[in-house]
Amino acid sequence: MEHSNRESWRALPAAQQPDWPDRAALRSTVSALSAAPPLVFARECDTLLDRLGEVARGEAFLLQGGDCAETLDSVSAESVRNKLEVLLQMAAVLTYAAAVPVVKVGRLAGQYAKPRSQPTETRDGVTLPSYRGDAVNGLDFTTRSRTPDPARLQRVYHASAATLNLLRALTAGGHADLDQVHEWNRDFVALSPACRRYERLADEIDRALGFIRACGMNTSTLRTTEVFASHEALLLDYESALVRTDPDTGRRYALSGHMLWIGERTRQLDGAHVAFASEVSNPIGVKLGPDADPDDVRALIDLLDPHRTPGRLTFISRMGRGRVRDRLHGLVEAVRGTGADVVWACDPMHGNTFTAPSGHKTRRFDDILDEITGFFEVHRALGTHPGGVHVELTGEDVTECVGGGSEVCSDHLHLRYETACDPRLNRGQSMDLAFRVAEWYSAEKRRLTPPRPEPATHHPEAVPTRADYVPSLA
Ligand SMILES: O=C[C@H](O)[C@H](O)COP(=O)(O)O
Ligand SMILES: C=C(OP(=O)(O)O)C(=O)O
Ligand SMILES: [Mn+2]
Repeated sequence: MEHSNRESWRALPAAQQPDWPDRAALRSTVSALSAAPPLVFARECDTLLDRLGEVARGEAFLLQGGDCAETLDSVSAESVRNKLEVLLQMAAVLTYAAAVPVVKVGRLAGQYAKPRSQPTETRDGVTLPSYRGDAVNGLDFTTRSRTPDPARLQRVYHASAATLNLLRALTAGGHADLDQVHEWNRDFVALSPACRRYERLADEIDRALGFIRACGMNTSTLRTTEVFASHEALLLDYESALVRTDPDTGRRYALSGHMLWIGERTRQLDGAHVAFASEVSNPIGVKLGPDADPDDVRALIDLLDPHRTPGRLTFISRMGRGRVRDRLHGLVEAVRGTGADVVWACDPMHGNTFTAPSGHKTRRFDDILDEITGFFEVHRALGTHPGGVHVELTGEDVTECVGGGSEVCSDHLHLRYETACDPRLNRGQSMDLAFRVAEWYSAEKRRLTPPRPEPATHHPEAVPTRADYVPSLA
């Protein structure tokens, strides 16, 4: 990207920024972060850009997932490992089903800031600022906890560094070994109430791995993998403090994560978030809700991907199951007309949230699946690539979304409702989702494969007789 208007975003309105009471403390935190080492490396962002270019061209599939809101207290070896494992398990199933590489991008190591529908929350007549993520304030409903505190930005930086460090160690150190990941998948299938349904696919993967080994192929490349980090670029003070110029190329990168996205509430064309993203070279995502129109997407492409770099832009559609079939079609058509090679991803979570009678924010597994199905149908009708999925999930057995193979119902929500913001798929529901998407691919393959001609069978009456080739005398 060209950055002639470096930092032009500072003059533009920025939605959803916290009201930091202590501006001097904010300035000192920002200046400390500006001097700190970056969290990721520019070349890694370029690698992800290449991978997303493959997704945009239909040669790979994107799996982006993780918490709605990471919390500082939940950064433990176990929780990071569990999240990584569920992403790897889903990716193994999806790689086999889609028969293309799966690009794995976590919503992690930086997903600490939340846009909110309401600036304040009232409980029992007491009104306090809404929780905006651990980067800003605390979830506890007290004045002290809900007051935005800039010192949290530094804690987020260190927590993200620790998460990335572990992620890199696990992915490079053998924890991503495909045979092992497949064993975890076999365990999931064995224990799943939908065991019979998923067994056939798991057996097919078994045979494929057996074939690779039998051919004596070197499976060492299957022991390590790439997992990238992404988060919503919401807090521009934090993000801009971690922008660095790459000494080799002179290009600027937001080095708080590999990929950043702009949320549905901050994608104003004349707003600071879009301008900020236009000034850095990372792969950029933009959420598109049901009100996005073709002019919006064309303008976003001109602002964020003026050079039409494949994979630079990922449009993350989050329409809701009832509207995806109707709203997405026109947007995909509009993008096609621009010549941009964007990634289309489906976020089936944010358009399907509702409040259960118990007061918990939740989502139904079947609605999530239906939105993904609608997303695939739209792309099938247009002949475009349904590039991937973007989901809120966790590796823990929480009870936040209802449905799925183990049938979490609304009466169970209180049992392990642990999210700080939106309801996540638990480990089993995430795997259910991967297997169900895989089933969609299998059905699609059957649909597209013309039936083979029946093998010739021997019918005595069909055997030509002399009369068939001796011209009739008649
Ligand atoms: O991802 C998060 C939520 O969807 C977003 O913060 C809005 O949530 P709210 O409507 O509870 O504020
Ligand atoms: C806030 C989020 O999504 P959206 O911007 O699509 O509402 C999110 O991804 O957590
Ligand atoms: Mn969310």
